[in-house]
Amino acid sequence: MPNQKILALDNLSLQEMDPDAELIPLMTPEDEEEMNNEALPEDIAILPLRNTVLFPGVVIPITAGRDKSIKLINDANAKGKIIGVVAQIDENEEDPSPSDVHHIGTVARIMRVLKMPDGNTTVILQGKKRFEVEAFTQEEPYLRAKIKEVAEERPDDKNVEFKTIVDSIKELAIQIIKESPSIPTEATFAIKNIESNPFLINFVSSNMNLSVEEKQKLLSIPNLKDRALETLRFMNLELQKLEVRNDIQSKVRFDLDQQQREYFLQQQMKTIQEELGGVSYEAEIEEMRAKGLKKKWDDKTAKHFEKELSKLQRTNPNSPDFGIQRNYIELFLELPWNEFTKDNFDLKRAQKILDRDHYGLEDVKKRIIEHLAVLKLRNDMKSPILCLYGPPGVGKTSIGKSVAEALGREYIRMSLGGLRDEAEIRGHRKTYIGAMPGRILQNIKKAKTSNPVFVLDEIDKLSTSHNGDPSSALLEVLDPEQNKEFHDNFLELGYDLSKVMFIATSNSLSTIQPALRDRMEIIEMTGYTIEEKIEIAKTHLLPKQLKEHGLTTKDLQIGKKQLEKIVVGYTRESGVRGLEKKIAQVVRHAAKSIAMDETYNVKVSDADILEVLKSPRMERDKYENNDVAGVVTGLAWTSVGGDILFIESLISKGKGAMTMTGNLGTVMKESVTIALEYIRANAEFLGINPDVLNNYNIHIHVPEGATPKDGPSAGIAMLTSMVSSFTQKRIKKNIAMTGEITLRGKVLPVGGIKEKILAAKRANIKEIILCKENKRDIEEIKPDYIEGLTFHYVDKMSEVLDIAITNQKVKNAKNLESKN
Ligand SMILES: Nc1ncnc2c1ncn2[C@@H]1O[C@H](COP(=O)(O)OP(=O)(O)OP(=O)(O)O)[C@@H](O)[C@H]1O
Repeated sequence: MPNQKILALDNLSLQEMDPDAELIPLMTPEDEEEMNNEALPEDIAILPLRNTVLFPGVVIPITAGRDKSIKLINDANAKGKIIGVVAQIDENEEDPSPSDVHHIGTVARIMRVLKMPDGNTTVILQGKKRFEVEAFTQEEPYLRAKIKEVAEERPDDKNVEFKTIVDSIKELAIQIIKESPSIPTEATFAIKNIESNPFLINFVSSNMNLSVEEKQKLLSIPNLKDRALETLRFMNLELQKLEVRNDIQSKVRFDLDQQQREYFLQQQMKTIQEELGGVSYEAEIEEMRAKGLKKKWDDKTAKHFEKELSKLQRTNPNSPDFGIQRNYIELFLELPWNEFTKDNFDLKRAQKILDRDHYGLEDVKKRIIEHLAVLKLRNDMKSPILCLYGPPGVGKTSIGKSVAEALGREYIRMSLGGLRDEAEIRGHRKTYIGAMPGRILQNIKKAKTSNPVFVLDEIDKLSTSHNGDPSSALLEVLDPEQNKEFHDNFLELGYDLSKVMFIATSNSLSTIQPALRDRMEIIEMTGYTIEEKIEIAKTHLLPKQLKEHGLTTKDLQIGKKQLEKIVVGYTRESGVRGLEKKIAQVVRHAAKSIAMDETYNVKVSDADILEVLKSPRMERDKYENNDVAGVVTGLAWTSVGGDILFIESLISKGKGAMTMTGNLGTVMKESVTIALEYIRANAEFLGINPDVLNNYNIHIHVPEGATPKDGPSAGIAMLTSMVSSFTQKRIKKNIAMTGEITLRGKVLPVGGIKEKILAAKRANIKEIILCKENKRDIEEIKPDYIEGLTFHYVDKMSEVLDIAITNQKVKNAKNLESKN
């Protein structure tokens, strides 16, 4: 490459200088011709060069340090200034002998000799012609040799191939200068200004970044065209090396730049933020980062958090995005991640807690203890989700709470009643304004642990809307296969719900989405008998209410008799929620009296109850009597538990028409039709005068008219009612019935038996007619509940009538014998 030393020459302190000598860095064709015409001396002093090769026409500075070299230069400088220059084979050789130097070299003219301040001598040499040593004639005080000129085979200047090679050399040289950071761009001008082709080749060869060996090889090639080609080859290599080097460097530089750029921008933004709002969020963000480090995240979550935190750092605090992003980060920090409470699997203790909080419910407690036992053994929570199913107020929700206490877990309850939007469960995407996580994650956040007992209340009350189906989102929550990676739209990252113990509660099974129902193990909780309610009131509800009102048993006592009065006279429910409210009313009354220093009875009397709770409400569901034809007690099941209902029928003169009233549903109406058709078909066998069927209209009514009713279970009661009307015979006293009918005269089983039986007992019913297949249900009921009840299990409709219809006519029976 063009040697910088040439360009830096002006800076050298010139101590000794040949005033005639001119600095000719570039050689014109005329100079060249003149140089070619110069004759070479036959015998010449030889200067060995350690690490360079001198080419004809080229000017180079060399430093002479060795005594021999200095002497040679001084002698030559004084005489004809012409010397021979050869390259050393081994540059480390201090005193090279003839065999230590190359035998092809260049005759040179000493242009200047400069004494440098460090004691060395710098000599500016210009190459003239190439020579070959014929024989060394002297070794001391320096080398001398007999030489002969190496003839140069030159192609014609018009030779196209040679011209092309020379052009390429020029082009490449310019390119190399551009790519190389160490060559000043001015060198381009030097190259462009070279007119002589041989000089160009020599100039480039001399300045290229080649080893001495390679340069010597170039110098030794006799044919100029061959030398040009070889030079071009070296140049190509050099250019490629440079390009690769630059490429690598630019990549490295880019990375650095990027980092620096970000740092710079952040600093700038910090300053702008401080100037605008006066608040720097840096400290807050760093605090968040420190909190994040304490979280038990897996790698994926930790990386995600860091990414999102950096995003927050880059967001302008005055933009709405900042708030959203900060909420998002805070959610990550507030949510429990792999933070578990240790389970207490002492099942005896669990049983004690369940017994302490809930009276009765033996089967349910047993089932729950079994469930906990399985959890204890498997320890992976992959047992089915429990669904407690039963009427309101029977303790479904509160049992969940006791389970949490027994296990030593946090307890959370989420009501699903009326939930219609999938986003309530899964949350909204972060991009929505006011977006929040779904309620599942919000509750987990509240629980602060990853394994709470999570009660999903009223799972049967979920509904669908155009905003998606929340049940399908719940499916994912409850499915042990999927809930390891529960997807919340706001969180955007799977959250592990698999360690959460879910307990669902439901009032009805029919409205639970079937796929959801499949994933749960249903535990039925029936209503309570009057005795049980009294016991619950005494042992749980009253003490609880006293405590809540800041009273003790010294302040207020309610005896069993009074409790029964409250249960029977003021509540009509399967559970005890209404009862609890009534007791609360009585307790409140006492609390008020104490607070106002009024006198009151510590032992609540019947009169007190009447005063506080006013008159008992009308007892609708009490069996009345059998004085009237066509009034049958049926048993119904509603979502608030079992109930009795009266089926009434009445005949009046007409043409055999039938009317139905009482807000009956389709299935119920069909039951009436089936019953009537059955009666028509079997009139004689049933002892009914066929004329009566044609000459009387029949009207069926089921009070209360405002309450919609449906279902097939009133079938046998309808039949019995109509037969009683058509025969004017009394129905057996204190009997109730439930069962579906068919046209063939068969009785089919129905559901809700336990609830219905309890309702019947409350209503003072003594005998109950049921389908044979319902016997199983009766056997499952605790004997205490059914004490004093007689069950008649039937197969056929005729059996029902045999049991239920007496031979006695009712009071004021219509005379149906005579034909009208
Ligand atoms: N067997 C029982 N022993 C003691 N207390 C009971 C019992 N059953 C219910 N309770 C009490 O009755 C009240 C109502 O119970 P809870 O709220 O659990 O009813 P629920 O069955 O979940 O009703 P819903 O279906 O309306 O949610 C609670 O205070 C509960 O403690």
